[in-house]
Amino acid sequence: MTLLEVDGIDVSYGDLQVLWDASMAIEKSDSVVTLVGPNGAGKTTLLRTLSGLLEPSAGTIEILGSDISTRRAEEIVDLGFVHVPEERNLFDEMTVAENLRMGSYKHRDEFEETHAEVVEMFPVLEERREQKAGTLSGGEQQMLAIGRGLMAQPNILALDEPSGALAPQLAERVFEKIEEISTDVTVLLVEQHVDRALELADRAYLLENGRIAAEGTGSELLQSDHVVEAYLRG
Ligand SMILES: Nc1ncnc2c1ncn2[C@@H]1O[C@H](COP(=O)(O)OP(=O)(O)OP(=O)(O)O)[C@@H](O)[C@H]1O
Repeated sequence: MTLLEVDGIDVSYGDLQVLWDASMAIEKSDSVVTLVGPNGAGKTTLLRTLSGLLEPSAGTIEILGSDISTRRAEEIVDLGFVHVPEERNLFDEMTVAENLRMGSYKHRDEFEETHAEVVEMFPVLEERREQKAGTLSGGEQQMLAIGRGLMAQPNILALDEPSGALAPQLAERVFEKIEEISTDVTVLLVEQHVDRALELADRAYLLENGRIAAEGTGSELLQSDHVVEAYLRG
């Protein structure tokens, strides 16, 4: 079953076109789909478009067979696409527990069950449940942002640079958690750590200058001369 299908989208900010004829697909059988590429390639723009925050000027996007190119962000969450942005967007003045509750606003009746699963995966969120989100460490905030995303019971959890700004050891813990999450939920992972992200990926896309420059399995891209030359050497 195809969870997400993007076909030939163009996306612009005013007169500045950022994505050109971009296509990608995510199947239910995929655990991790990775989107890599250099700074400014358009990765975040693609995620924002999938989330309904930007509208493509050409092409189509379908989630579970339903065209979402003109849908509102809220409707896209209802279809199961949940985006954890790079800036995390936590409610800093609210506690960890309150932030998690906000994540489950559509599924209140299943709150207890989902909450139990999320804190089992991230025990620190239970230990810190009464602490204000703004006072957590960077790594803890990232766990909370991911945990809050999971509270919405996604089919696809899109994570934008989850290891960004974290020390290497913490970044590695985040990758381990992503691997764990991906046994239940398909993860769309945007990452600067190209080697680690491709290792995790069933399917991967390389975005360069707003165009899909390569696609394949994670191991195919890891072995591609172009990827090795441009992103993995040195
Ligand atoms: N709100 C905006 N208005 C105008 N231009 C924008 C806006 N947001 C992003 N851009 C431009 O769009 C291009 C793609 O940016 P985007 O953030 O999607 O890239 P990225 O691949 O996610 O980069 P990074 O890895 O640095 O986060 C860049 O040239 C950027 O300057």
